[in-house]
Parts: sequence; structure tokens; C-alpha cells
Amino acid sequence: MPSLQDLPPFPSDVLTAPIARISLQSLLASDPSSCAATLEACRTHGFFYLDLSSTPLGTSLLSASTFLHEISHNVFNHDLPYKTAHDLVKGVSLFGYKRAGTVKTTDPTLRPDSTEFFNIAKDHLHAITPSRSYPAEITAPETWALLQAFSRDAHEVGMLVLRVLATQLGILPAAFVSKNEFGQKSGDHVRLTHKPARVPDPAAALGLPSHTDFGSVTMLFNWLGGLQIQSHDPARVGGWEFVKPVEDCAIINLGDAMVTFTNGVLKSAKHRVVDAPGEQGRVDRYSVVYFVRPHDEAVMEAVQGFEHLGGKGRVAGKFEPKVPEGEVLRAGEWMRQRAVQMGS
Ligand SMILES: O=C(O)CCC(=O)C(=O)O
Ligand SMILES: [Fe+2]
Repeated sequence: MPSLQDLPPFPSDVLTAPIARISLQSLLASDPSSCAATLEACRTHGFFYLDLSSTPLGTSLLSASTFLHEISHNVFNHDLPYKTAHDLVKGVSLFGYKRAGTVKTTDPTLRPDSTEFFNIAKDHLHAITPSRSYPAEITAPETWALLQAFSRDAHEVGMLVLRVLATQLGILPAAFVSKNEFGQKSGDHVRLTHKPARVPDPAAALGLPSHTDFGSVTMLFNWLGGLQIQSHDPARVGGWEFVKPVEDCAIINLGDAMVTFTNGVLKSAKHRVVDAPGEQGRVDRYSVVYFVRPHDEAVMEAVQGFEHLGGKGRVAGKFEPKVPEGEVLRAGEWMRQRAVQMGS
């Protein structure tokens, strides 16, 4: 990671979300209190910090994320035509380039988003499906190999989180893992994001409007503030709080698929990206994300043990997947509908 010391400091006078900090090392060792804390975090905030220091798996993710942060500078630095030559196609595929201003506006201010992405499919990285065009900086052999390792490792961490959750919930350890098989066609991807520094007119744009992620587990690396989640403090429930970046930690959050699989017991929290606070807002912001999503053939219904909770699992506010009477959706179609709805 670029060291947090090299960036303007995160200010001390903004509200930050009190999310748990859990170490990967302790989850790998099945430490009971860390496993219990993981479940607690996923039933409440739907977000937690995962400390990646002190384990080979974690430290290789940290160094890969630093490298991808560097690559992001070069890729996004190009002019728009260079990037749009690799555009994603809404409703068809979400892999490729997403320009700023194309995500559905969900905040009351209706400000367009100012964040651009490159979404790089796990299926392309690992030859599970034929690839598509990406910029030369991404397909360069060294970067492609690093993206392969990063996606494999991030997926493995996602599976560990899913096993811990299943075990803590008292269901089969593989109940969620079996919905997210690495070798199967899926919407899993690495996302590189870029949001320009703060602009003088605050009404002009919002980094990323409030949303929930669609998939199972998201692993997020960011270096500057700007990510916000909604408060659970009784005094200000629903107000936005910053998730402060913490050195050596990734941020883990659950997506809507986990809400569906558990009929609402686990939470996919709403989040958004605004200008980084204070001095941090003066510099461009990058983040590196891995999304674990159920493989296309996974059935989008509650797993065994959660069916009886029926109806509590509505996800993403107004989102209602169109399910023909008496049928269930598979993840490929479910994710497609969600992507069309979000516009990304
Ligand atoms: O950049 C961030 O901190 C969050 C990005 C995010 O929420 C997303 O890409 O879904
Ligand atoms: Fe997100």
C-alpha cells in the first residue's frame, strides 16, 4: 500500500464508523472470538476491517493492492477515448470501462457520479470464459499475472469469511462457499476506481451514489477517506459516517446475495463515496476492489436453515428481481437485472 504517511492526513474532526477490526490470521486459526466478531459485524454494520498483516496470504494481497494502485494512476491518466475504447456494455457485460456519470443517481441531491472504473473479470483472468479488450497497462504480462494472483487470493479470503459465517450460523460450512465457486462462470471481478480531487462546486458531482453491492463478499482497498456508511448510533441512525482507511487493513462488506441466502439475517449495508475529507480532498482518489459474486448457475434463494424466514430478505431497497411465478432466479440473471437497475 502507498503508506498512509505519504498522503494528507485523515482529519480528526469528522464522524467515523466504529466498525470491528478482525485479523485474517485469527480467522485462519479459527479463533472463536474473531469468528464471533465476524458474524456480529455482518449482522449489524455489514462492514468490518480485515487486518492483513502477519500472514503470507494477507501480505501478498497488500503488496498486490499497492501495485494495482500504481497501475491505476497510469491507466486513468489517459484521455477519455483511450479508455472508452474498452467500454463495458450495460445490460450485456459489466467488464471493461465505466465512465463517470453513468451510475443511477440514488441520493436525494441527484448529483451524477464522478468515479470511473475498470472492471476486470475473474473469468477473463483465469480463462474461464474468453477475454475482452482491456488497456495495455492491464494486459501487460506482469500486471495480468499479478491480477491473477490478486483475484485468486481475494477470492480465497472471501471463501474464508463465508465459511466462518456459515459455521457461526450453525449451517454446513460450505453452504455459502458452494454458491461462489472460483472455477465457474460468474460476475466476480477486480475493480480499479478513480475519483478526481474535490471540485469547487459541491453540487457538481458525488463520488459514488449510495448503493449496496450485488454479490456475496467485497474486499476493498482504499487509501484516502471518502467511503461512508450509515450510522447505527441511536443518536444519529441513518446519518453518514466515514470509514477511515486503516494501514494494513482491507475493508470487507457483504453484498445483496448474502441477504437473499440468509433471508435478511446478514446485511448488505448501503454505502457511498464522497470527497475525501479535509486536506485529503485535494488529491485524486483511487481504490482497488474485488467482488465475489455467486456463480451464474447458483440459485438465488435462501440456503437450508433460512427458508422459514421467508420474505424478510428484500434487498437494495426498491430492487425487486422479476421472478416468474413459481420460479427462482439463477445468479447470472439476478446480477444482470441488478446491473441494469444500477446503471453500472
Ligand atoms: O472506492 C470505494 O471506497 C468504494 C467503492 C464501491 O463502493 C464500489 O465500487 O462498489
Ligand atoms: Fe460498493
